[in-house]
Amino acid sequence: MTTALNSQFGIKGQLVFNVDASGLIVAEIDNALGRASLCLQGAHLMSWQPKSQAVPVVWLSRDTKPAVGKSIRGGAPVCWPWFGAHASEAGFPGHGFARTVPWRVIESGSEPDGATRLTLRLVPSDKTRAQWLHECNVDLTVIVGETLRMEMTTENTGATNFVIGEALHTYFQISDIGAIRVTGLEGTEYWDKVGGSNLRRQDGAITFNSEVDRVYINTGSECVIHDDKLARRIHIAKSGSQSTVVWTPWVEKANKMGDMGQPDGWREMVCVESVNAIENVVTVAAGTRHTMIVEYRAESV
Ligand SMILES: O=P(O)(O)OC[C@H]1O[C@@H](O)[C@H](O)[C@@H](O)[C@@H]1O
Repeated sequence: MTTALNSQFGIKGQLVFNVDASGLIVAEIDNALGRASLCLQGAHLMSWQPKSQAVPVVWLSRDTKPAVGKSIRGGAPVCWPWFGAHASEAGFPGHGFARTVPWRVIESGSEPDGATRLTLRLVPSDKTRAQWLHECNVDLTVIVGETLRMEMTTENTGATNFVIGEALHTYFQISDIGAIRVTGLEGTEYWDKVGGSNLRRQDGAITFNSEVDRVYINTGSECVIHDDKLARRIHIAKSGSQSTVVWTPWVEKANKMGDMGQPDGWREMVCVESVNAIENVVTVAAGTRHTMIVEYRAESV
């Protein structure tokens, strides 16, 4: 199953494709700068740890059970072509279908600094066409090194414009949700999804002592997760993304979800998602492309 993939796209000493216990294909990247794994289903980055860090930067739930057609809990789910609930079709999956369908490898290579590059393309099927009629290519390039860079491009190959919502819904590994703070969104507006949907303004850094589920709008600048207990800061830089979602389920919701890692895995993660949603959805005109880029960097302090 992986022989052809490995001979065409494998890179000796850097990139190998394996089949996991659930039958899904996972790209394992390990180079002089960092380590990562990426499931071909959903183009789902599952882990990333730069060699300079003793603790992973991307969080993966210890209770997630990868399965065909099911989203993985943790890592960096790709939400596309809508974010959250579909605007009109209640039966369509939350956060779109991209994270649960097959993607195929179209390119791999080494960067001059020793980082490893891998590009996947979403595979259209009857299932995707039933939810999305537009002709397009959706590509995700992941560059794994001392930093992690992800580039998601939507190319409209059809004759009519379309509108997308999207996210790189990354879960970051932290010491404890009660001990961190997130900066970079001070003074911006957000739709607060907890207790109704209200527009509020962020006052100072974000700290956490209950469920937080917010869509910060018109926010393109860098965010930083300050984690004094792990003595590190995680920098989240981006382009082509105008919304930022900050999410922690907190105890009650985490227990209901059932896949957050018992007993308290939810305390060791926070999502700072690079998004285009609500008023920041993107029109991709016929014959054009739109790219969202994120770059993560861990700084020891
Ligand atoms: O359980 P899912 O579909 O992966 O979503 C997880 C969370 O994703 C966040 O982006 C949403 O803002 C939350 O409302 C949601 O609960």
